Amino acid sequence: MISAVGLRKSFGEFEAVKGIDVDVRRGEAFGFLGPNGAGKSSTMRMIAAVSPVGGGELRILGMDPATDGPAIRGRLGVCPQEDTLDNELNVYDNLYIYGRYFGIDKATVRERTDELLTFVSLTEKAKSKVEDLSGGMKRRLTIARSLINQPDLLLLDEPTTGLDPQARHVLWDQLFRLKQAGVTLVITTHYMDEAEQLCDRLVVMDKGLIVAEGSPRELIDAHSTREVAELRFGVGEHEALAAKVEDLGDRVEVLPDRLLVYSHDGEEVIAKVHERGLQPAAVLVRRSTLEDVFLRLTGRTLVD
Ligand SMILES: Nc1ncnc2c1ncn2[C@@H]1O[C@H](COP(=O)(O)OP(=O)(O)OP(=O)(O)O)[C@@H](O)[C@H]1O
Repeated sequence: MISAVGLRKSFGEFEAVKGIDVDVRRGEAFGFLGPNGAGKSSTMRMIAAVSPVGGGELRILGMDPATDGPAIRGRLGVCPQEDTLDNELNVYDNLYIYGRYFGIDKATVRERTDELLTFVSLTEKAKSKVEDLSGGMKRRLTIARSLINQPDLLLLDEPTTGLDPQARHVLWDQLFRLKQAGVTLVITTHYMDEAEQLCDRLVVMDKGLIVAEGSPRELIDAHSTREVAELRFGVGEHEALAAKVEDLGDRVEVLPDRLLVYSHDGEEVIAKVHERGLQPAAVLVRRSTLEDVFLRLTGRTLVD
């Protein structure tokens, strides 16, 4: 569906994307995970054929965005980071008029609009103004709109940023159903839980480069341990205490508000911490996540 080799993008002197290789297969949910400024949106805009390729090679659905932009855009669905809904129009017309803009005949657009409103559970809001919708409803309407041309490939730039947890889960459920229906999804996100929930495969991006690639499970297995013990001591104590626990696991990370001890058995780490007479204010044992992978690879957290 997408093949990129040595893909680059610069803005003046600044290199936002520094030569990345990406291969997205039909039917998968593929993620670009990385913090703000990693180059995810710049990559996505090149894939959407709305921003010229700065260097390297890019093929979308077998086509070249430099020469086949309109054909590519006609077969993609794009859900941009910012909602670009028309506030002057009601919910129904946002879909209907967008469909007509694609040149789809009236009867077909009406049929698809009804289907999509059902799919995103907005049928009862058909006559409502866009400005009266909640953030989650607006996102769902944006996704519905991006599906009006029945795309094979749907690009979603930070689909759940700014939504509350419940609205995020509703959206994940809908994206999951789209994937089951055979739509290839490409998602950028800085939420590691979103990447873990939705993506079959992903690349971890940082400062314009891909630093790791694989399924969430593969990435965690390759770059982290099974469990993590989180130890919270007093403010400013973590750096000094790291030396006292570093032999308890495979490695220790020092964050401003906690120590992370990586091992196969977090409870055992906690027991030994107490045996040593150390008294953390709070402890937590959890499974490793993609956040740990990112921390391992870059020394920083995903959301600063
Ligand atoms: N049109 C532009 N002109 C100049 N610099 C830009 C432009 N677009 C992006 N950049 C810069 O390129 C870098 C990568 O931005 P990009 O939006 O691709 O990152 P991102 O990973 O998608 O992060 P975000 O989640 O904040 O969008 C950033 O430092 C950004 O400031």
